[in-house]
Amino acid sequence: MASKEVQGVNQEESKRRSRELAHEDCDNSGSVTDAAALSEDPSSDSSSSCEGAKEVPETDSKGNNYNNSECIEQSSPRAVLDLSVSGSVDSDESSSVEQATTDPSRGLHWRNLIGGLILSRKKLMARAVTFPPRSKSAGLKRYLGRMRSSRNQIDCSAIAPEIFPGIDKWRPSWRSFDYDELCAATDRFSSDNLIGKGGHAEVYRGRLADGQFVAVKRLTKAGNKEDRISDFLSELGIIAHVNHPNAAQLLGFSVEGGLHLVLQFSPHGSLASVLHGANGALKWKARFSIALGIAEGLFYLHEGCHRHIIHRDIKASNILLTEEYQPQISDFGLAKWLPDKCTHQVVFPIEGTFGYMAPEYFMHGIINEKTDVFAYGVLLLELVTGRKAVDSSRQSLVIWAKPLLESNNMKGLVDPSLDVGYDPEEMALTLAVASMCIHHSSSLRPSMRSVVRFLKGDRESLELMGKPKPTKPPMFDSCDSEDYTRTSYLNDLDKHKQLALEQ
Ligand SMILES: Nc1ncnc2c1ncn2[C@@H]1O[C@H](COP(=O)(O)OP(=O)(O)OP(=O)(O)O)[C@@H](O)[C@H]1O
Repeated sequence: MASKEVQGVNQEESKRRSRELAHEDCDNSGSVTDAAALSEDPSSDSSSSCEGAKEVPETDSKGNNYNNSECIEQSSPRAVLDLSVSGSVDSDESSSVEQATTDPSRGLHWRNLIGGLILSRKKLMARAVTFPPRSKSAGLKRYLGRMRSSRNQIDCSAIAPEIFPGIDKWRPSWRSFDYDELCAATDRFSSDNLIGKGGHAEVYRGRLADGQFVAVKRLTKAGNKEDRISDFLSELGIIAHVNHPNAAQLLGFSVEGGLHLVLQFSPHGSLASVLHGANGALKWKARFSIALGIAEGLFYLHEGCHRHIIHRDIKASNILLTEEYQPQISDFGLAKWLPDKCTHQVVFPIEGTFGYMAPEYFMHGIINEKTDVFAYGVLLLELVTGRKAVDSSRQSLVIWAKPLLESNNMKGLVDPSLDVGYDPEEMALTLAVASMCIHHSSSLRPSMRSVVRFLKGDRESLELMGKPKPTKPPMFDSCDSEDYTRTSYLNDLDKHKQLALEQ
């Protein structure tokens, strides 16, 4: 489950700001710059764009599909599973679900850019983001009832089409687990096997009868049972949908004796424990490869999988490492389906982790795929600097790094434990990409498609994007021209920090 360190950041205030922002958007809907062209691959329309351009199919060795034309507008998994409850489930109230709404009449605010960064003009209008009404035809109980219907082997194919409409022939690679099987695997959930404890779950190492190592994630979130069930089904629905080498792999689930996800075991644990743990510094080569792997995983979530997904809680402790130190994005507890015909959604409550949250999200609850891009930029800074996104004195890495990025001070940024053991070109490229990703204006952040290309050294794509030199982040060239200045951004961050501390 995703961390929910920042909840309900003054919701009334946030709603008011969102309304104001949306009105601003409306006023400016006709004033469109080439921000999208700058921040996106020029050969394609942004997924933030409402124009829904078709793209040329292109699939790489990891199965990343470069063609997003099949994307179907869908509600978030919570909405898909936001069903009225009746019968044996404890309460008759339907589960609470984050509402994602925008006003159809409002346009997206695009800020003007100056200087040589302007490439072309492009008209973009935000489209309505309407989520389907809640289904009254089925309930959480029905899902759980079916899940429980056979103690050992549940027919996953029976429930899957309702969770994943559109997938006709479903052959899940996961299965239901018997509770006794999980008890045997984890030595009755013994504390010796406890390998992780987040805000919402405990994770146990286990070994199945066939010798396979697994991680058993048991939901521990306190509070409303229906919310817990809804969260569980939401996470299950998303993670079962995902199939990529850089995303955690689901092996199954169990709804007996609690709510459990059974995942492939990651022997090195999370990137946070490896990067900030006591086991010595990660070499640059490994860090760069991890950066690329996470980018590929996010690109897949945003554009490659059948239904596109915003993760919403990208952070070092949610990146698992395989035996070969390949990163896998995990914890889909906050993830949402990404509808293809909208530029953004507004969600409440605002949930995430301080230090990784994009300004438009923590101030206004606005999310789109660029929310993940911002968090990815923070992760890049962590990989380069070896510092945590938020240090022990609650100092934000972004605030610390910005002046150094601005003055192009690579030496001041690079983790001292790396010494000179890094490729300066890769480092410069990584810093340049990090700078773009943490841009305060979401429309000026690159897509993950572009990030993958950058990190793979596609210089042509860098140039087409109007990027001057890898060592000179473009964000600061354009910053002063925007109404939302760096100073306001830092002020907002500061305010956000205060709010987070007050929780
Ligand atoms: N498949 C796995 N293999 C090994 N370790 C894992 C695995 N899954 C999770 N962990 C460990 O357990 C920790 C907590 O897992 P997870 O983030 O899924 O729980 P959570 O309660 O949702 O956390 P959060 O506080 O972010 O909401 C991870 O940071 C990681 O160290």
